[in-house]
Amino acid sequence: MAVLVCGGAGYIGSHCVRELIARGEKVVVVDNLQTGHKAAVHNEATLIVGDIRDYGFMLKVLKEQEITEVIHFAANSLVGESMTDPLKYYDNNVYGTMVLLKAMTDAKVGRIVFSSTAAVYGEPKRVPIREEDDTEPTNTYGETKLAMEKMMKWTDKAYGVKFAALRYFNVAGAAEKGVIGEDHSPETHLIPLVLQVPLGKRDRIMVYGDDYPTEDGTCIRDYIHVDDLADAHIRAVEYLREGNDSNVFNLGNGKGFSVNEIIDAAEKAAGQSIRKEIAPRRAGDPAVLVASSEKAKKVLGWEPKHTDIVGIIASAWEFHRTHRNGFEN
Ligand SMILES: NC(=O)c1ccc[n+]([C@@H]2O[C@H](COP(=O)([O-])OP(=O)(O)OC[C@H]3O[C@@H](n4cnc5c(N)ncnc54)[C@H](O)[C@@H]3O)[C@@H](O)[C@H]2O)c1
Ligand SMILES: O=c1ccn([C@@H]2O[C@H](COP(=O)(O)OP(=O)(O)O[C@H]3O[C@H](CO)[C@H](O)[C@H](O)[C@H]3O)[C@@H](O)[C@H]2O)c(=O)[nH]1
Repeated sequence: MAVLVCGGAGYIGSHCVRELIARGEKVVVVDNLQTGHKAAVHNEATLIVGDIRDYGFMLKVLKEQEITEVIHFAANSLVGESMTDPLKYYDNNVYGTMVLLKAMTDAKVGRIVFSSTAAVYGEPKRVPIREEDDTEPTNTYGETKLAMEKMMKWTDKAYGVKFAALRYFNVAGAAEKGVIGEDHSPETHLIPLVLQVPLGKRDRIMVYGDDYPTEDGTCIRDYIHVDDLADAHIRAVEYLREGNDSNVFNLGNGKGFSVNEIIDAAEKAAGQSIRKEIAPRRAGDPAVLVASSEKAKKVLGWEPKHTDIVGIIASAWEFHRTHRNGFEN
């Protein structure tokens, strides 16, 4: 009996794998290593290199490893790329999930927890955003995640595969002592890019727009620590094991920080000043995204432990400082 983590060599998946192992679970990871790293996978987990779009391979893994639940992180997730190469996103995110669900129904694996995103909401009509709010994605990435959620809904109705869709807001930070962390190439996320300045890898951070309708004119986001996210996944697995119905949960800290505030906090975390330059807006960026995670708190008993933004960035800094070239070190 084991939990299968698809995409467990990636940033969020590898943190979830560590947490599962810390709680005594047997863990199998399937990852094609397109963006993941072998070195990020805990040595007590079984890593099987392969693609979720390979039905025969997935069926074999599910049966032979006696999988009881799947946690599904495997996807493409670059918003900009999803607009220029949308079919790549339909292929990996939508078709990949379809193959995975088909293999799960055939192998009689009836529970799945998976990565959705705040990008399913598009431009919010109100903040904090609640799960029942309109879902009108403004990019292909969010659209494919919404399609995955809908596929789960109908698969549950027809075959009884129960799911928990976790809509994360902005994921940040790294495991304690920086043992693993975020290593994307190319990197597009604000916090690791900001930290490249004190690392000496870039001379300034570009601030995408200072004319938004926010107090300082820069975009506001809700940053959630990756270990709090890992905890939420395990709670979601337990929720499904208890026989509960499929459900959708937002996961965020409920507090927004502007791009300028993130740069200020990063200066404190790294103990150095960080040069910035105002650049044009990035297409498709909503001004403010902040989550209401009341449902996850009430239903899953989840409570984020990392609420201090300087602390969250300091944990990321510890990883980057000690892994200047990511997992290549
Ligand atoms: N990072 C964020 O801020 C964020 C926010 C919201 C949602 N998400 C979602 O969370 C999930 C994980 O994000 P991440 O930042 O850890 O990304 P990541 O790229 O670091 O991890 C994804 C992992 O999946 C693997 N993978 C991709 N396609 C695969 C396939 N077809 N078969 C097997 N393995 C495959 C990759 O090699 C990688 O290890 C994604 O689904 C993403 O859309 C991320
Ligand atoms: O060099 C940079 C990089 C980012 N930003 C700004 O910083 C904010 C955060 O940007 P990120 O790229 O770090 O994160 P996003 O909010 O665009 O997107 C993230 O969160 C989304 C949900 O909120 C999706 O899930 C998506 O996958 C995930 O990357 C945005 O206002 C962006 O314009 C900059 O100013 N300069």
